[in-house]
Amino acid sequence: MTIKIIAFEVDNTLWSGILDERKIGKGRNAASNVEDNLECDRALWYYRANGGHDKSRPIIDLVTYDQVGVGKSFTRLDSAGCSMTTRQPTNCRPSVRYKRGAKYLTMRWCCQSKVRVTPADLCIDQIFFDSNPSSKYIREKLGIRFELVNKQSGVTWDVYQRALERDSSGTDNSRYDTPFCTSLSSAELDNTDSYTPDGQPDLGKLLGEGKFAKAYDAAGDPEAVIKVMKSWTTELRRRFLEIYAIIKDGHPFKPGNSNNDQYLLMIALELRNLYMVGQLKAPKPEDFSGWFSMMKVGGTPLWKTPLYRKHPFSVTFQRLIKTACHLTVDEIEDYVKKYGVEHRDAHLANVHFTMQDNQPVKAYLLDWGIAVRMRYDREKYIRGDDVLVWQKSEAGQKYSPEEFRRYWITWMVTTEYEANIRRGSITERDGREFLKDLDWWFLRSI
Ligand SMILES: Nc1ncnc2c1ncn2[C@@H]1O[C@H](COP(=O)(O)OP(=O)(O)OP(=O)(O)O)[C@@H](O)[C@H]1O
Repeated sequence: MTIKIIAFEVDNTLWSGILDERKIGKGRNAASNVEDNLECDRALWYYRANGGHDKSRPIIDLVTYDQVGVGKSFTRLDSAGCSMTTRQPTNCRPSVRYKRGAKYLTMRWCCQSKVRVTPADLCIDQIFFDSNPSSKYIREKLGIRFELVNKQSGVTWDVYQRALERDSSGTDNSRYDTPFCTSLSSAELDNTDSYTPDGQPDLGKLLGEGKFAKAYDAAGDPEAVIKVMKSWTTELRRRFLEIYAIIKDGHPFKPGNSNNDQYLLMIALELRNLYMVGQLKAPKPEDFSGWFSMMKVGGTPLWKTPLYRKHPFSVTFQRLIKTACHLTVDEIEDYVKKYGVEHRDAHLANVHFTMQDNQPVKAYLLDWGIAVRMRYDREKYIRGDDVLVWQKSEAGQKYSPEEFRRYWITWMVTTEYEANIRRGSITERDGREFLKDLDWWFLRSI
């Protein structure tokens, strides 16, 4: 969709501060009547900008079709069509043609007055720049894309270009790249504290980072964690949406050797899985633009608890790990039964625990990037045919509950002891010898 109208609030957005009708009449060029200085779009003639070739020109001169509302109206610049008239100074009402008998939306637009417009009369393909967060609801009411501008910096060339570039691919990107105004529920939209002026989520403390993403606390929401992909670009979106649509519908997607497809499938799986288990907060996967927020999982990582520091062959360490593994399998099973998703990366760094008397009593699974569809038919756990990236998918495998538990306990204990071998806490030989017989680990009782 090509953007046809670019609309700006002026106060604190195009210029700093608020145009004060009672003061603008002062100064060398002021007319004796204050009102004369304010006629229509005069302020925009006084306000000059570099119009190319180092020539300063009135900013309004740079606009092809302008529609300027003063004081109690709104300002629209750079209009390339719609029902706008050219160079016709207006106040609020004539600025949008409206029909008798149509249902009107009444809204406060930029300034104090109520302006009545109909969605039909406004072209949907518009961007509106404003530093006032409360204007964000125009997105909901009119489908107009809203770009919240930082009051301190105003609309810089960068902010302007970035907003327009997001739409230059010819697709309806306007729905996707502005998480602030497009992807969130009304309640989230109201919580403007969580988002920075340019529409990105407001990040809190860095929790950790992997090869592809960084995880942060959400500054405005103690119950959310935000993951920001390190190498996301807008150009990837079209392909991402294709891949997401496939796996969302329950079909496997095979990424082959394409690095891009592998990367996108990894993201798509994480979003789909989080969505399935009800932990995705924003955006809707279809609106993904390089970040997402998810529910913050409670509990403590096991490595932060005192007993974890014991030697890997000590009884206290093994009891701790065994309890943790069984609690984790409980969770994996629970998610399969409730949501039809099997977490397939449940090593102990991806699980938090509630602790009691130094022992874990409840597990919480993190990191749903490696997880596949699975169902339980009351006899067997049956793995779906999702394709995993960089890992065997083992599609169609069936397990009785006992086999399933053994499968996971074996995987977890092996992963944990291999990590201890890598860390040098135990020797390779001792570790391998130890992993030959895991019978004690399968029995839940200590
Ligand atoms: N939903 C969550 N709730 C609480 N903490 C989380 C959540 N997601 C991630 N974290 C924390 O952020 C850290 C980094 O998470 P993330 O999943 O991005 O990285 P990773 O697992 O280290 O790397 P990779 O993405 O390569 O698996 C985790 O170790 C965990 O402590």
